Amino acid sequence: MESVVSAVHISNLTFRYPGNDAASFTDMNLQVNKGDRFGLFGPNGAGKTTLMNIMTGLIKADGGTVALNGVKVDGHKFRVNHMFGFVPQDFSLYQELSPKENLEFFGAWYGLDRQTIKQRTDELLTVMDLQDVRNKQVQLFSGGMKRRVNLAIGVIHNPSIIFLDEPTVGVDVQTRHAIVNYLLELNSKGTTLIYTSHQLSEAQDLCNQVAMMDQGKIVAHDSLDNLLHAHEQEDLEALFLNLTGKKFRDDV
Ligand SMILES: Nc1ncnc2c1ncn2[C@@H]1O[C@H](COP(=O)(O)OP(=O)(O)OP(=O)(O)O)[C@@H](O)[C@H]1O
Repeated sequence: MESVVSAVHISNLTFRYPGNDAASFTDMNLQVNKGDRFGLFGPNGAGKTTLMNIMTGLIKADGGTVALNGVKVDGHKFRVNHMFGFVPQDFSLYQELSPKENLEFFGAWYGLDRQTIKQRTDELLTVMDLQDVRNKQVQLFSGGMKRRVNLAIGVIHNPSIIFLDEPTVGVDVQTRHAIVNYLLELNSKGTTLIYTSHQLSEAQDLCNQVAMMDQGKIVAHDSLDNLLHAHEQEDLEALFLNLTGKKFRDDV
């Protein structure tokens, strides 16, 4: 029988920041199927960004393996990079360039040919409603406009997996709707979404698979429906509190 390759397959992952045990990972295992809308949730400091950074090869794990579409992240960075898009929490764009110039730059960085860069830039400027400001410097933009440029850059090369670390933080309702609807549209065409956020009502609209993380451990992972049912909770926010408690995570 043919085995099904996962979009993300993490085996026995071990990681610790030197001098900081707060979110160390020990023998972590996680699988995300192709086509899933996967959400990773947990209190501040749980390790969500760290795990995203390990999955995308930005941070090297101490042990274990991470594979994207069956290709190990370690040692295959170039090949893997083209397979996934990353929309980081901190803007990953050139503020002094325009959205058009940013998209052209990152398109070239991904090795797209000139015709494809032109076509994708035009498409994404339209989808993100940035055509009118295509030639203005990004540093003049509102937070919501910068988020849309950040997202467009992350998907310029049509990746099959997109990592999104709080992609809507600080945006207005209009931008949130536009971003969520665009992500749902990409997913309906087969793109796997790996997403994290503290916006749990938005997450509930977006995600079908949920992993709850606390202090470096995945404390639950299943479909959203199964988790709500199993823990007898009404929504993702109630489930979050049920699984992670109400205590602040203020240890430094
Ligand atoms: N470069 C670093 N060096 C040492 N410790 C770090 C580093 N980056 C993060 N940490 C620590 O690792 C833990 C996990 O941080 P991380 O940013 O992954 O959590 P998070 O779940 O994404 O939190 P948030 O919801 O606040 O974004 C925290 O205790 C944080 O202080």
